[in-house]
Amino acid sequence: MTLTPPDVVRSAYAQLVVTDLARARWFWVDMLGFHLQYEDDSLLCLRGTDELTHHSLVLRKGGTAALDHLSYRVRTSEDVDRAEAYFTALGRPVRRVAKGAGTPGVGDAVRVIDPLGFPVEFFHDIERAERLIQRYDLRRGAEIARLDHFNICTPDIPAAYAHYEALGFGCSETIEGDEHELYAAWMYRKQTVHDVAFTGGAGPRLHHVGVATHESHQVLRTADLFGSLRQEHHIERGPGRHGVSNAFYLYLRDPDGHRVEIYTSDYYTGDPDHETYRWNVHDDRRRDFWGNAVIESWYKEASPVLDLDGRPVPVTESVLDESAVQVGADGLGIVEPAKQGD
Ligand SMILES: O=S(=O)(O)c1ccc(O)c(O)c1
Ligand SMILES: [Ca+2]
Ligand SMILES: [Fe+2]
Repeated sequence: MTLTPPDVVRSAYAQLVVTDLARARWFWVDMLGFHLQYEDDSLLCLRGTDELTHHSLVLRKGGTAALDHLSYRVRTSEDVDRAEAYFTALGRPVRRVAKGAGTPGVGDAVRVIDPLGFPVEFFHDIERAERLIQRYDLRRGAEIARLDHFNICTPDIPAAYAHYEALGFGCSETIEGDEHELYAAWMYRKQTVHDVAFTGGAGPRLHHVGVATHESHQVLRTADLFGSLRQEHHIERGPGRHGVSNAFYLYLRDPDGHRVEIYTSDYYTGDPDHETYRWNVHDDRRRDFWGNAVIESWYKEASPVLDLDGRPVPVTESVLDESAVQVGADGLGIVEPAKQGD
């Protein structure tokens, strides 16, 4: 019996657990410029200047910083049922979350632990929000426009690729070894470079949430804002130009260590015959087009994830380690990576 996957429209929101809601509010609202759509003493629902639905980021107060769940919007409410049937047939943990019982603003949803171990929600109905696209008077800080993508750490990149390919995601770019072993992949449903990408490493862990600005000067201004306020320790990597995606980027760590990428100017991928662009792991322009090194914490550190009952999901160590490949720009380690299956 062929399983019909849900029709995923886009990566829609990430729900993060933060230990200090006030500090998180400062980082994500005051500094990054997310708009507050909903707030109570344990939860903030945030959205970017362009976003017309209730939120694209949810911060929930809790004891340990973690990813509560990733969430994809599906095309119809029938696709929520399809998601439930699809992951049930895969033998995965599945839980229906009725409107009002889950995240504020979100309608009937299903939450699963996917084959990679990640807590993932699929929903269709979500409250619409006031159009702020041209309220320039309300813009602040980095002036974040919208959520762009999730990047997840997983030990088996080919398995991640196969799972998302089965969900109908296209592949825009990869990083591959000389024998075409897969180190990283960028996959999409919306017509840009990615909704989700995979970084090799112990997982399941959340590597980062990618949020988009309209202009590269807003990426630069973000770095200047943190520098001006003596908060430069939140800057982890960049500003720079990516090889993969061609986007201009800056990586920050929030007060709990959650990584966020400020990202702009990637490209269109919507034609049916769009071809995957493949980078070699020895090309030191792949992650920074100007050949700047990738700081080791970027490869090694990430946020733990929770199961459907809020317990941390144990991680499995990685099969391949890109940072162990001797690449001029990275300069991390000189040991050749263990070949897959060693
Ligand atoms: O560093 S990479 O050029 O591989 C890269 C490309 C796009 C992204 O969104 C990212 O986080 C990292
Ligand atoms: Ca720094
Ligand atoms: Fe990214």
